[in-house]
Amino acid sequence: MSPKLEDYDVMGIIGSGSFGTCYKVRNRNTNEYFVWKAIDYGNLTESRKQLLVSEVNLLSELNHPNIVKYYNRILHKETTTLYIIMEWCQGGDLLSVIKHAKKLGTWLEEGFIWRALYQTGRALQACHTRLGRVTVLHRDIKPANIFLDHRGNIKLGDFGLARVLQGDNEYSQTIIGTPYYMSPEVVKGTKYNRKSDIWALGCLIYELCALVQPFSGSDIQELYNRIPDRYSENLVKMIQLMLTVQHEFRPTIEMVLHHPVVVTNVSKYE
Ligand SMILES: CN(C)CCCNS(=O)(=O)c1cccc(Nc2nc(OCC3CCCCC3)c3[nH]cnc3n2)c1
Repeated sequence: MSPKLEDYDVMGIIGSGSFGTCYKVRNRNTNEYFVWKAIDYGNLTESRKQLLVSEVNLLSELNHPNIVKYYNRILHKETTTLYIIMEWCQGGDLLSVIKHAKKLGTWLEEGFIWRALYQTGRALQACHTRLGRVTVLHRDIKPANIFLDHRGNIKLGDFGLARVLQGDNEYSQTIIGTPYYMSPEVVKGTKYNRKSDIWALGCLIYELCALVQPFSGSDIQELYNRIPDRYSENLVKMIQLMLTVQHEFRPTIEMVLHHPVVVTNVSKYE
């Protein structure tokens, strides 16, 4: 049975992005909280509408404990608005977590960072594992797109820029917008690939340690000096591994998740 707008109370606006506006809503029957991502498709070309449909279908196929759950959609033709109903992540986004730590002058716990590495990695593994006929590259891994549920588990969200790769069509090579963590190969114009997501994962984990972006204009030598000594050599080693400049030598997500250092530390902090 398809949901209707009147089944929900709008509790407030969480924020807005390139897609449109994100609302926190409550289902009137169950009192459960969700988010609506409201997308105005009024000005989209037919091909863009098709792409939107395929992206929403992609979302509905991705079912993983570390990926924000898609529940349903409401097409409101009167206002040419598509409402995507998704799981509400009570813990907010990682960008807010980083900003909060900086504001308090504190560092994030090493255990939290290992869990973030592992759980974000598991979400990427689900995307990179061929889902039927398509392989999904996230393309936009950044703290603002990664959320926490009520238990502090990672939820990879906002596949707004995710591209469905069915073979190498010209579309899949279009980088719309600048990825937050641009890998060396993408900077050189090489096609975005699975290893580019690994680079982005390395940048994310670096930023959780240093509370600053890895390549924010400073010189490469300075890079690892800015990771506080409080973090273990093993964690720094994993970051360096994911930030391997040559993507041919950069580990796959399987290699990261099965690396003995990751396996040991994730179980240590579980
Ligand atoms: C514990 N406190 C410190 C933090 C409280 C924090 N609560 S909060 O203020 O409602 C809050 C804050 C930010 C996120 C969320 N949860 C959330 N946000 C999404 O997208 C945000 C959107 C992404 C694109 C750009 C515009 C914003 C989601 N998408 C699917 N599920 C989602 N869940 C909740």
